Order: sequence, then structure tokens, then C-alpha cells
Amino acid sequence: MDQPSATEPDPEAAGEGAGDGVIHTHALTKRYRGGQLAVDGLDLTVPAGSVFGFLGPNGSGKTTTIRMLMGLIEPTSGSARVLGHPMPRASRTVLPHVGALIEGPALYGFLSGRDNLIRYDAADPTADPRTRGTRVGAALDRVGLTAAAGKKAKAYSLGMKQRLGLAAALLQPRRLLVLDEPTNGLDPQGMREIRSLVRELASDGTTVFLSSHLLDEIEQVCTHAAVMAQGRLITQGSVSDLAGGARGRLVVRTPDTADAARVLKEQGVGDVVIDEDRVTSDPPEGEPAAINAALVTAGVRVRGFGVERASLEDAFVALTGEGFDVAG
Ligand SMILES: Nc1ncnc2c1ncn2[C@@H]1O[C@H](COP(=O)(O)OP(=O)(O)OP(=O)(O)O)[C@@H](O)[C@H]1O
Repeated sequence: MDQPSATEPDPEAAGEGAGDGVIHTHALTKRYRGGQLAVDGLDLTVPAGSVFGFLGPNGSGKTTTIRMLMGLIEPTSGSARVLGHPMPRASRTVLPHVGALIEGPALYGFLSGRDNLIRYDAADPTADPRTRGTRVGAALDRVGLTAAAGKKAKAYSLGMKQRLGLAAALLQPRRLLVLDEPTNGLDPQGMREIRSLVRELASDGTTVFLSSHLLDEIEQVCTHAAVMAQGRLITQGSVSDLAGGARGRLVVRTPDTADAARVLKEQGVGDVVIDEDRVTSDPPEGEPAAINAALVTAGVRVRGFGVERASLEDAFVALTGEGFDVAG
């Protein structure tokens, strides 16, 4: 949860360094006391205005990185800058501009949703008490909890609790939102709500940095992503570039799979695989229409033909040689 600072936020002092990105780390490393190397030489750049997905299986070092970025733990070596300032040194300058939701919101179950927010707002020395009611009302409205504002938080679903946590992070205007696994443990409906909320927040120009172990979640909401495995950065960039870096697959849907596979091989395309009523292969070097014509000429009943775009998952598999198969 956001840690209110004892100092006045100074928007001037929180300006990004030229070209540094909203978050920028250099060789950031964390070795825990027990000897576990949780984050290993991380160079990360989060562009302003992006919805940045920090993707990796459980245990790959995402939470440790976020805790270093938020100044909650010291790196063993390397450096991190957030909004142009070194962390954890500049925490008091930076954190008032950052809304954070880390490891689930800390809520009082016996208080209503609205009273929880009033408590958060009152704990922020920079928040004017005279405008508290307006701020809390606007935050509740933003996350769609106005109707449930009077209910005790313990009666909230997990998704509502996450939304209340987001509302707390949104009591003040923020330049950066940091969300650690915001959809973890939610049912599909709760996930959809949080995802659409994230998109909405980003459409105002707020940079959103969110961690997830779900590839399709990153593909659905993020403009940019970084992929972690075992504490190391595997790749980062725009989601379309990352997926585009992996080659798509030619997909032919047909009842005549054996004939189709033979024709594709004759046409010189590689990695031909029969998968139920589909035959897939590497994309052809030349014009796909020529392959289609060859299939039809050979009497193959073509029910579907096309080159499927590579997914982020294909990119991950291509980069690591491993499937992205983690327990939900
Ligand atoms: N306080 C700690 N002391 C020692 N080791 C730790 C500590 N916190 C995390 N680790 C270890 O560091 C590694 C990275 O953990 P981290 O929680 O950062 O990963 P993660 O990608 O966020 O995974 P998860 O989604 O499961 O939290 C793991 O091997 C974990 O066991």
C-alpha cells in the first residue's frame, strides 16, 4: 500500500531524467541473507505512459524488484531510479506520486469501504481534511464501489477488496501506479473488472507497472512488457515487438491432414505438424497463396488457411526453450 510521506510532494522535484523512463534500473541485484539470488543484474526501462507488464513465473523475482523500486528493501548492488530519482534514497520525494498495491491491500474488515478510505486519506499528512469527503467519493466512483461503499470491507469479495485497494492508491493524483499481481486469486469476472480498470487508468496517461505470471493477461492489457525468469531479465520491449520477434505459424484446417502435410513438405516449408483437424508449419518463405493453390490442386479440402500471429507465449518459448507453464 502507498506509504504517505511526511514531506510536501514537489512535482518539480519528481521530474524524470531525460530519456530515463519512469522506472529505470541498472544492474539491479538482490541477494537475500539466506544466499538466495532473487534478482540478478536487472536493466529495466519503463517508458512514460506505458502499461508495463512485468511477467515471470512465481519465484522469478518480480515482488523483490517491486519492493526495491518502492524503497521497501535495499538492493545488494546496482541502482534504481523512479520518476528520475534514486531509490530508496528519494523515497520521500517519489512516493507521494506513486500509487502502489503490493501483496493485497491492508484493510480493516470491520470498517466500511468508505471508512477504510477515509482512514487512508487521514493518514496522509499532505491531504486536506476539508476535501476528504470529495476525494474519497471520487475514488470510490472510479473503481465502481459507490453502491457498496457503506458495506463492511469483510463482506467484500476478493475483487472488491482489490478495487478498494486501488481506490486507496488513487486518492491522490498519481504519475505511476505499481500493482503487484493485481488479479491474483480473483475469479474471471473479478479479473475482467481489474483489467478494464487498469486500461481506464492508463487512458488518462498514468504509467502503470503491473506484475503478473499470466501471459494472456499481459497481452490483453499491456503496451510493453519485460519477461523475467530465475531473477534475470530475458527480454523487454513493446508487446507487439516481443510477439513479432517470434515467428508465427502457418495453419491449414482440413479433414485431409495427411495429404496436406505431404504437400506442405513438398513445398519446402519446415516443421510440419498434424494437430487434429489442423496442419501447422513454419510460415512459408514466399507467397502463402502459392501454398494454398498447391494444396487445392492436390485435392486437399482446405477449410481454413492463414498465418497466425505469434503470441507472447511463442516469444517466451522461443527465448527460453521452455513452456510458460506455471501453477495459477
Ligand atoms: N525475504 C526473503 N528471504 C529469502 N528469500 C526470499 C525472500 N523473498 C523472496 N525470496 C526468494 O527470492 C526468489 C524471488 O522471489 P519473489 O517473491 O521476488 O518472486 P516473484 O516473481 O514475485 O514470485 P511470486 O509471484 O511467487 O511472489 C524466490 O526464490 C523466493 O523464494
